Amino acid sequence: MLSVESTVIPEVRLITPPRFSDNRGFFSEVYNKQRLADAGIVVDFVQDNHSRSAAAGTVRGLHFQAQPFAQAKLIRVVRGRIFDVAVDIRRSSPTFGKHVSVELSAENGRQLFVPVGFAHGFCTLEPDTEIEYKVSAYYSAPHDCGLSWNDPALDIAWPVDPAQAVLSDKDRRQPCLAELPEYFS
Ligand SMILES: Cc1cn([C@H]2C[C@H](O)[C@@H](COP(=O)(O)OP(=O)(O)O[C@H]3O[C@@H](C)C(=O)[C@@H](O)[C@H]3O)O2)c(=O)[nH]c1=O
Repeated sequence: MLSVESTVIPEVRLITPPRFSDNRGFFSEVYNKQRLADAGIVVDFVQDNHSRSAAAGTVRGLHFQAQPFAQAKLIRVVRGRIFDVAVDIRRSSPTFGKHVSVELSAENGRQLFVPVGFAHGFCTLEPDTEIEYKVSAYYSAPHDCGLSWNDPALDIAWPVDPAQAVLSDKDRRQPCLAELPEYFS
């Protein structure tokens, strides 16, 4: 049975597809549109992304796309482990500025569903970590936006020393929550 659990922010869901193990290894349906719809997740995914991070302690995020290219995301790890984070940036949400963090790994097979209106990011917990994720809108560079990963106001317990974290130049200069325009009401 597909397991779909709510998190501390109910719209962010933790999904664990069943694995069928035998003498060869396992088989798993990692995405089944109908089963997700049965669990209330009705999303038209249009693009699959794959990223590899060489070092443990690599941080990507926090990212989101502005409308009309806002994306829901379904994230999973195919190699290694990540500390995965979704921050609510919907201004009128009772959980605005709050976040969910979970460990996703190739071993635990868990997936995080991140709806539109959230900034997403992760920190790799092992070298050579690869993630694959589905998104519900096409990439649009002009709509690509970010939030500072280590803004103290977010109070995220990142499992990396900020001085050691491997980041893109872009992610070193993202705005903090207080500076963020209202992208999502
Ligand atoms: C995200 C993305 C990037 N790119 C290009 C732009 C750039 O040249 C290169 C690397 O882009 P970035 O540095 O933004 O890659 P990255 O930091 O891995 O961005 C990703 O981070 C995680 C946390 C997310 O949630 C994703 O939605 C996405 O924003 O890839 C695409 O062509 N299509 C895409 O969908």
